[in-house]
This record gives sequence, structure tokens and C-alpha cells, in this order.
Amino acid sequence: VKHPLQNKWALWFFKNDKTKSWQDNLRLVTSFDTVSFAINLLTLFCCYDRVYNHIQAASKLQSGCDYSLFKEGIEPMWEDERNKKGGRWLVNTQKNFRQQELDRLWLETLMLLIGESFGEYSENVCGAVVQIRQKGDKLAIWTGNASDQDANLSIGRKFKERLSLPAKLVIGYQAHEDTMTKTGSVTKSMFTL
Ligand SMILES: CN(C)c1nc(=O)c2c([nH]1)N([C@@H]1O[C@H](COP(=O)(O)OP(=O)(O)O)[C@@H](O)[C@H]1O)CN2C
Repeated sequence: VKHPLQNKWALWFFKNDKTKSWQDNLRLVTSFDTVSFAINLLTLFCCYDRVYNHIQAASKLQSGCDYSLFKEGIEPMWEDERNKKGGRWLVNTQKNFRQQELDRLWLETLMLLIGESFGEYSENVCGAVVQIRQKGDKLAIWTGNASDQDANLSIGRKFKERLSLPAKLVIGYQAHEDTMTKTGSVTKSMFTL
């Protein structure tokens, strides 16, 4: 028997090909809605084997690449109806995190989403993104309503707790509206944890 998940999820891959538009670089890899498929995917992410599958651990991706896991029907982009009034909890990791920590953090994030771990606020969650970058990798959970402070703070607390990040590693919640229009490299956070 296939145990259904509460939501259907879609895994996306972003490859940084400068010759194409941003949107053309975004590809749907697979979507799933059963526990067994989710477990297979999680094992692929944590003990990938290049020979048997095309899905590699996040830490092995080239710079400029992203993985996104979003609820079926929500595209991992600001412009999607379900994202445009939302924002993201953003974890900026130091360079040395990639080898030891990044895959664990991404796996924990995937399990938080697939496991609907945010209680009453799970329906506010749109998806999660891991981004491999020279200047430092990023991990984010996107929520659908930047002005729902109760939901966003509760989701952020659970996110930071589950990742068991060092207390001094501050995470910020940024509205996509601010990220889209940011001037310079840093977007202001609505709140931090
Ligand atoms: C529909 N559309 C065009 C569009 N829709 C989007 O939703 C969207 C973009 N464009 N993004 C573009 O990528 C650049 C790097 O962002 P980055 O998050 O990779 O961060 P880095 O600067 O590479 O660390 C962003 O500056 C933006 O140009 C990012 N993004 C989410």
C-alpha cells in the first residue's frame, strides 16, 4: 500500500546557464505524493550514487545551481500567485559548511516540509530552496504571507531549532517584495531569529 503524503511535492533544479533566461534555467525534476517515494528521494540526497541516479547531493552541485522542493502547483519563483505576497526564512552558511553540514541541513529541511512539521501553520509553507554559491551557500523556507507574523515566527523557530544551527547564526525573514527590489547585496529582514 502506498501511504499518501498530505501534499504532493515537486522537486525543481536550477542550473546557472548564462546563455538562457532565468526561467529557462528552472527545470521540474520529479513530483511525488507517497511516503515511499519521499524516502527514496531523501536517500538519494544523502547517499547519492552517481552511477544509478541523476539526483546528486546538494553539496556536489556546481556553483550557481539550486534545488527547490515546492508544493505541487507552486512554481519556485517570486511571481507565482502563492509566493508573491510571501517571503523566506534565509540561512546564510559559511563556506566550510558545505562539506560537513549542507546535505544534513537540506535533508532536515526536506523532512520538515514533507512531514508537515509546522502544525497549524504548515499550509503557510510554499517550499524550500538550497542554493550553491561561491560566496556561501543558502538555505531557505518560503512562506506565502509575509504579513502573517505569527505563522512566520513559528515556522522560523521550528526551522532554526530542527537545523540545530549555532545560536549565533542569525536567520532573517525577508519579504520577496524586498528581495526583488533590493539595491546592493543585502535585503532588509522583517524579523530575525
Ligand atoms: C521571473 N524571474 C526573472 C525571476 N523570478 C524569480 O523568482 C527569481 C529570479 N528571477 N531570480 C534572479 O536570479 C538572480 C540571483 O538570485 P539568487 O536567488 O539565485 O541569488 P544569488 O544572487 O545568485 O545568490 C536574481 O537577482 C534575479 O535576477 C532569483 N529568483 C528567486
